[in-house]
Amino acid sequence: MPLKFPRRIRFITHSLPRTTNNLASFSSGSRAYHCNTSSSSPLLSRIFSLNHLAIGPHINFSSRPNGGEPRASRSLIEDEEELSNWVSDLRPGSLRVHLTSDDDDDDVDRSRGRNQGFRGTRNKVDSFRENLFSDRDKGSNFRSSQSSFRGRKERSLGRDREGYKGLRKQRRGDVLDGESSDEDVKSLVMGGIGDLLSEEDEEEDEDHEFLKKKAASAFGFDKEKGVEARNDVKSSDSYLTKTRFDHYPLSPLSLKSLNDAGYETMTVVQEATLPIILKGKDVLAKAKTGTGKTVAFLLPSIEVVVKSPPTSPDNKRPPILALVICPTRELANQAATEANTLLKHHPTIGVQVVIGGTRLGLEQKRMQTNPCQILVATPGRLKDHIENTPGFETRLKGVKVLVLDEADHLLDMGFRKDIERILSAVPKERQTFLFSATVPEEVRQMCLVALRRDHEFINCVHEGTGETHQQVRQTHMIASLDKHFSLLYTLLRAHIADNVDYKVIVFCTTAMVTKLVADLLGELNLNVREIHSRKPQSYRTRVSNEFRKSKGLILVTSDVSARGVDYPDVTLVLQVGLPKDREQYIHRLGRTGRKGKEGEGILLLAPWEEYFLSSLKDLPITKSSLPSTDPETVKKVQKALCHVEMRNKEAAYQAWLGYYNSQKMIGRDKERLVELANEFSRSMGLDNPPAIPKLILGKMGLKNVPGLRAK
Ligand SMILES: Nc1ncnc2c1ncn2[C@@H]1O[C@H](COP(=O)(O)OP(=O)(O)OP(=O)(O)O)[C@@H](O)[C@H]1O
Repeated sequence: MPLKFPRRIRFITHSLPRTTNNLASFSSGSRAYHCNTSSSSPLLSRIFSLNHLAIGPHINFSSRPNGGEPRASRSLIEDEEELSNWVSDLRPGSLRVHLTSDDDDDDVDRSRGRNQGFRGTRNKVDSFRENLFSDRDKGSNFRSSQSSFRGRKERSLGRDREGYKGLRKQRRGDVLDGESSDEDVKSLVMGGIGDLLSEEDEEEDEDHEFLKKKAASAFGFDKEKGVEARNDVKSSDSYLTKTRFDHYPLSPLSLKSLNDAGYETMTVVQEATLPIILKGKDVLAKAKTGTGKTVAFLLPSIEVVVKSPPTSPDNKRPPILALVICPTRELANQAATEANTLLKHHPTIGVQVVIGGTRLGLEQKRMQTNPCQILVATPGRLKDHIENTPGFETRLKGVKVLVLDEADHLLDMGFRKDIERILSAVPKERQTFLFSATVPEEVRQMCLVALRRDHEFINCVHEGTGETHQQVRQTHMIASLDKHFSLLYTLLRAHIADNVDYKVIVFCTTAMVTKLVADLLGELNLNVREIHSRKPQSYRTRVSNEFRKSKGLILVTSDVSARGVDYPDVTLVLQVGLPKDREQYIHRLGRTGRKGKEGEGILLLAPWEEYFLSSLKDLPITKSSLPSTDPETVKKVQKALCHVEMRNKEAAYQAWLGYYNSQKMIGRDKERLVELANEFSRSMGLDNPPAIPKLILGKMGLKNVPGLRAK
């Protein structure tokens, strides 16, 4: 099997490789290749798990342009169907590790002769690849089939790293086939590799010396001499670095604004990305929550605007030079606020926000009367403007910098089509940054369409430290549903008693469950606010601002507050019920422990949700015993539940059912799902589960399931 490596890979980290026992190993015979990626200094594990064969936190990889015909308008959703077909076509065992760059034929080839099975697969990958990705530079920027294949293979080989374990499988399952089990999907995707991985462990020690030498020579560095250490991405738990902003050639007015904001030295992600971005590179950056990603992308974007020639005041459609896309309205507002902080001493540069939930006409007017150079937007509303605001698309033709913030969430939220539309509206000649605390496979795919081929992946999440903060104590509790409300109340009361300046976020599974919990806690006389998608935007913004500034407050919220929202000094994040996935757990938890501060996270699950913990295995989360809830408390909670409006309970029941129905592990057994939903109904104090409109039951695929009441 030919094993080939791209030639232009740069080692940036200082931390490669320290130990040997984590190294990937090759073996002969049918077991082609193995990466054990579990801890601190994996070498090839890094290579294979990062998007571009990343070998350190920061890597540059270029591959030869492919002359294939681009299909600019192809949708990623259709592409996923194609991926599904492609995967279904694969017979287990047909997939073999093959890392190659087309121009690297003379590179490492340890196992020639074992690649026959792969050839056919590779052709499929080639054709899949050609179909999959639209071309940004018309013929010159079309990534090679190998990088696409690498992505899939990395997903498999690197799954122990970056927390891909359970989640990867789950996500693949969602994308590929609603009925497939996770294991089915894994075995399909991994083909022969999966089998090999499990067999390789005992050969690891024997092979790693060989492997290290191979890898060292293949990547052009000598382990004795060490690696080139250009950008030292330090452990992300040291929040600030010693590097001052004035170390870099930033405009004096930006430096003045930074100084006024109290930003003296850079955070880890800022230090790691700024020099690369200032060089004009596209960047994919992964950094833990609350570590200053917003400034990391805004500051260089502002510098691009500063360096652009001023627009004539006569220009009726002045260009938008920097476009920032955020998945939620809260995040967009927050990014614009941060931009204004950084623009304090740039009187000629303006920033505006366009977000859903506000009147399009008002935004149109505002943009017309006071055109800005920096626009922060949510994808849906931006697409609306592209399609409905005269001259807006012309203004977008001036975009020099495009930022996709919380890139994975943009995809999660079903914004693919909108993003595609946006990408087609901005110039191909631009700089693009993708920032996120988690970088799942979907983001890697998006990189292929949105970033230039030679972009750099800057990973500030140090190997072995996990994606969450060490200073945030994480625990989980398992209790039957009927105890959840009392437990929640008990936990909150205990936390309030221990923390005078408490500031708690309670995450619930859906908007209507959020409403129910907020109502209940309000009835229990706790100081509560709620934010979810059913609330008007003006209300959400007001509550968000209030919570940002407050202490002694509990925010009950759905996932609209899970990502990016910067509430300082949150003392506790309490997640009730199953988070949507591992990433969402991490992002929600990331609302506490920001800027290096301490924090606490509690995940409260029912026994049948316990399986979710396997996707958090690599995180420092421990089991906690249940606090005792005295009968008085239970009574009090039950009484409070009686005061919660019936229609809120009905809505919560229906939403609960919908949410868990969409959770593969739970939703696949409909009868069991309904049993659990009815348990939830009883936990709200209802003797009978609320009736649900037949139409909705039909849509949920729950018609005639015993235990449900239809109306
Ligand atoms: N260099 C700096 N020095 C001090 N504070 C900073 C610096 N850069 C950013 N901050 C502050 O750090 C906080 C967290 O920043 P930010 O919200 O950008 O984090 P994030 O990495 O985007 O988090 P998330 O992943 O949750 O979105 C903000 O209050 C921001 O103002």
